[in-house]
Amino acid sequence: MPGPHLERRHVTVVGAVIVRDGQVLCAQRGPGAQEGLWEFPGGKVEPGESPAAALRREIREELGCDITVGDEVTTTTHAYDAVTVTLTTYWCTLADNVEPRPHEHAALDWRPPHDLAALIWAPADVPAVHLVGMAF
Ligand SMILES: Nc1nc2c([nH]c(=O)n2[C@H]2C[C@H](O)[C@@H](COP(=O)(O)OP(=O)(O)OP(=O)(O)O)O2)c(=O)[nH]1
Repeated sequence: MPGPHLERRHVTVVGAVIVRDGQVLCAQRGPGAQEGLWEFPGGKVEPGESPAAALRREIREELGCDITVGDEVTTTTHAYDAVTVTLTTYWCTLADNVEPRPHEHAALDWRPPHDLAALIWAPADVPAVHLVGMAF
């Protein structure tokens, strides 16, 4: 039986597909793991937390704004070298007129859905990117 150090860590992550005026908010990771890759802002779900509550908390921390969380886009699992990520993305809207700011990301970019695929995304996000690109 492999020791615990050989078992990949598994994390449950939520990502926000924030839509405004027909554009989708894309976020570029800052220094650290997967630096420079694009993702849907969000993060890990904490024990006892609902996915929607986790997403609202992460977006407040990362972008300084409040969102309304809607239906799921998709759930995908991707095995990275050190960790396996199960990512669930949700359709979201901004809850008020507060403009999202990159507190933790290197950059933010609003793009029409068909332009998302021109960016280089974290591997776990690629199925969601294609679904979003076809959705509207
Ligand atoms: N937030 C987010 N993370 C993603 C996406 N795709 C993807 O593979 N990941 C990975 C990167 C990380 O390994 C993990 C999420 O980590 P994170 O650093 O964003 O979350 P966190 O703020 O809760 O993390 P931490 O500060 O506690 O380390 O999931 C995505 O679209 N959004």
